[in-house]
Amino acid sequence: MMASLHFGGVRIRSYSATPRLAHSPRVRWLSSAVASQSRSRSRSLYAAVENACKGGGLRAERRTKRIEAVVGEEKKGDETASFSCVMKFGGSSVATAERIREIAELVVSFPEEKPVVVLSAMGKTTNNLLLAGEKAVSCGVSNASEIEELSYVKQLHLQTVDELGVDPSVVLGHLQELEQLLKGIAMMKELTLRTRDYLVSFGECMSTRIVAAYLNKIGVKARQYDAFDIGFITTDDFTNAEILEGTYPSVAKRLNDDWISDPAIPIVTGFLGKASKSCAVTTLGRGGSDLTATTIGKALGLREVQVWKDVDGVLTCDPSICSNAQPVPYLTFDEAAELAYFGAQVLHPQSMRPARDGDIPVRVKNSYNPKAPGTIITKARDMSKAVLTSIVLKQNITLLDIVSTRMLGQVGFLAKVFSTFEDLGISVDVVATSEVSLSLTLDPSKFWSRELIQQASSEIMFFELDKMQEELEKIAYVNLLQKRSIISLIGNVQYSSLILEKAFQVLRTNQVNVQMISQGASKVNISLIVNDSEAEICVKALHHAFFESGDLSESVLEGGFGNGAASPLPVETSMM
Ligand SMILES: Nc1ncnc2c1ncn2[C@@H]1O[C@H](COP(=O)(O)OP(=O)(O)O)[C@@H](O)[C@H]1O
Ligand SMILES: N[C@@H](CC(=O)OP(=O)(O)O)C(=O)O
Repeated sequence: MMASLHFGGVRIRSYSATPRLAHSPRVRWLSSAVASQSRSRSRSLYAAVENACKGGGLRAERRTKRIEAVVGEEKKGDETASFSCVMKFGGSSVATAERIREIAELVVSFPEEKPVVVLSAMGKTTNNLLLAGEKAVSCGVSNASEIEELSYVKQLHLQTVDELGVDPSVVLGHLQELEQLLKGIAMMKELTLRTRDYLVSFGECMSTRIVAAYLNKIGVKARQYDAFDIGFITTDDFTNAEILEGTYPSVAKRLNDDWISDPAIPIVTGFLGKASKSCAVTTLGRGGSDLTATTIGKALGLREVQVWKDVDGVLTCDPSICSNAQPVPYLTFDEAAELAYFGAQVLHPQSMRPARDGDIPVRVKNSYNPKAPGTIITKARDMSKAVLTSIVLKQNITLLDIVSTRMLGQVGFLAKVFSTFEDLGISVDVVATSEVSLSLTLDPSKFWSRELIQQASSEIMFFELDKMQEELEKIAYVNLLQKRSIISLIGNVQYSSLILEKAFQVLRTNQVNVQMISQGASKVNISLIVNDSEAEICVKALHHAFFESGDLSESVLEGGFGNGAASPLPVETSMM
């Protein structure tokens, strides 16, 4: 039986192949990839079509006779790679061999796509590498090889290559080097931020090599890339590096040129970069693979960036706090950025910036449930009926009350306070001012990379807070309040009266006093500060009131609750 396929004027004939095989997602995808190539470049893809059919069960000795790809019509002059989208898979999506098989199937099941794939480290590898590094500092060189987390990482990667049937050599070199590195840390008895970044980079370097090898094994031509080798240039701020502008043209050139000379799906390490000054490996902050994905999206001017997670999109609340959290179908870049910045783990805080700059839609999808529509994040959406989009909780923050030692109207007071933060490199989240006093919350992401190592982190944090307090006390009375939470109500601030009325009703019912409120600068966020001990109860109650009770029906909105689009004046920030 003969089946033939047509893609963009290109005919792919599969002599004797069964229609089931000819129409399998893998063969269809490869066929479409052939369609975009000139005759000379179609050869390697043709080989991949062959392999895919082989994987589909055809007998080896007959396969070359059975399948023939005929490029009937070349796309003349089309020398650009024209990738269509980025598909980013997070740690949970590549946690096991089984999950890798599933995402490989996802990659090939969109025949019309020509994706760039971005991957995080497998499962909890990054956490394990960080813990292994911390243990290495004090365990002694002779014990470094026995660190439990190292054994876990080794076993996970070796078992995965074994189960996928790929050559273990794709990770063996990295695993040996990782052990050497831990011995080096043990010998030096110190783990600098620079070494820490190098240490965690092994996670992404290994996951991408495994997935690329597996795709090649099943007949889908793929090429592994370390982001630090293809132009991801960053600042030298280890553990939280920023991507520099030069990254965009370099990455685009490298990926396009490689595709043109030898087409293969790029499999790129998320999270990693190369420091512009020291040339060492950097990381983009925890969860930084989302940022890698949107950076590539902007660099290549793609149609869409897909971030595949383990949830049905961005939800109305962290599902570990509210089990009834629902997917949010549409978000703007501003809403998503605010939500991520104020603590929703689902997206990296900086990841919306390249997407917004390049106007590239970001789709958040569930790799465990690909049929779910997910969340689509774009520049604008219809906000007329949108009240509250999501509730976000950021815990364990520090609240500072700063009162000027000189009474009333001291010129330059705010400037002095903020220059102290600048000098100490501390960033601030929420601010509220009166004439002589200032309340603000400090950004815990500054201490983020240390969160795993509780003991060490609290020591470093207290040291830094002490230094800051000492400086501020030169000009002000300072009251440092710890164990506070920011509850961020992300939504349409045009309905701020409605949101606040409802929120305060809920908080009063739960006998919670809000210690600070801020709204104004952001048009999508109202922040409330409460005690850590009350925060989860508040979030649950707010979620129930806004999303589960059905009270905020459209008829309420039509009753004229909006603050009026004609006068979007910032509501003054106030202390309570
Ligand atoms: N508002 C929210 N919407 C969706 N997920 C959230 C939200 N807040 C917290 N999360 C958590 O974020 C997780 C997904 O983010 P992350 O672990 O970074 O994914 P990945 O590693 O797959 O990229 C979810 O499993 C969920 O527990
Ligand atoms: N592996 C890194 C980077 C990352 O983006 O991971 P994930 O996509 O699993 O959140 C981390 O754990 O921070």
